[in-house]
Amino acid sequence: MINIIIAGPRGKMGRAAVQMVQETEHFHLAAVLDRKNGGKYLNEVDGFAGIGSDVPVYEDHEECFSTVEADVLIDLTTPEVGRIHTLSALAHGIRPVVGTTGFSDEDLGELRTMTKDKGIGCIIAPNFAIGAILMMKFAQNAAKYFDDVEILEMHHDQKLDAPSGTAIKTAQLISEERTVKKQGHANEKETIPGARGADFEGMRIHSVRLPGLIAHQEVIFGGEGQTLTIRHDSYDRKSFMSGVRVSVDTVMNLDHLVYGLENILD
Ligand SMILES: NC(=O)c1ccc[n+]([C@@H]2O[C@H](COP(=O)([O-])OP(=O)(O)OC[C@H]3O[C@@H](n4cnc5c(N)ncnc54)[C@H](O)[C@@H]3O)[C@@H](O)[C@H]2O)c1
Ligand SMILES: O=C(O)C1=N[C@H](C(=O)O)CCC1
Repeated sequence: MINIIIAGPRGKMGRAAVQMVQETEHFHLAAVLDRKNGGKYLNEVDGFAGIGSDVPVYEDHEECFSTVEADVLIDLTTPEVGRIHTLSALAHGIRPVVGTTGFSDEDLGELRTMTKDKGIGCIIAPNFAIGAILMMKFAQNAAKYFDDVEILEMHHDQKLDAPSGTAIKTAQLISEERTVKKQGHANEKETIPGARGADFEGMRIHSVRLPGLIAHQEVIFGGEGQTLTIRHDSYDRKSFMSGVRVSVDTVMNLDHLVYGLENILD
């Protein structure tokens, strides 16, 4: 049995994760970490009637991590909060599985160092959907044959970070195969700032935010007389849950930080 704390249980991902943990035979939801409702049980929180009558709600992460006997923290919050939760969980010997996006390179470096010092596992996954992992891997492979590429990521309009964690991870994987190149016309000029999107080593990342969307990305390669588009769509947050489940199982046997599910899937 793996004892789990979920941070951000009332969020869109947190609710799906609570359901996944409750439905997984060898997972036990030991507690949740919320911004409010401390001192209650989960079944007393709006939207959770009938589930989690034995699951305490904490507001303070230090109190939660020092009181609850937990193996794994699943964090689905915000970049600032997720970073603090992850550091604190590691300090308490609890293995983090982090879906929260928006961490800087410095944040990742700090977490990598902390994980190494503690000698326990930590997984940070910008995207838990298997289709998204394949999209990134296919894009990395295609980058061997195309020098020019732009990334178009499209998300719901409640998203805090841009570009998405997935788009950044995709660009990082592509950059392992692609030499740095400034794309477009040498003299191109933005008449409205931002028109050409974010610049990652010369490849452009465009972020769309619209109600109705969940999580979508196109990686568009261009060559002489042709384009290649690799696209993934998440239409339901259930798409992420098998990746969260695999991550919880895997993190139990790790002693270092893994950034990206492509590193743990065969
Ligand atoms: N890795 C993936 O596959 C994946 C998939 C979807 C979303 N995400 C990321 O997961 C995160 C959450 O996404 P969401 O759509 O569920 O957002 P959301 O806004 O619906 O939920 C975030 C939750 O965090 C809670 N929260 C904020 N501060 C807190 C604190 N101090 N303590 C406890 N809880 C706190 C909020 O109350 C909210 O319920 C985002 O960073 C998003 O980018 C990752
Ligand atoms: O809903 C979100 O927010 C998502 N964020 C991830 C990202 O930033 O890449 C991916 C899945 C959905």
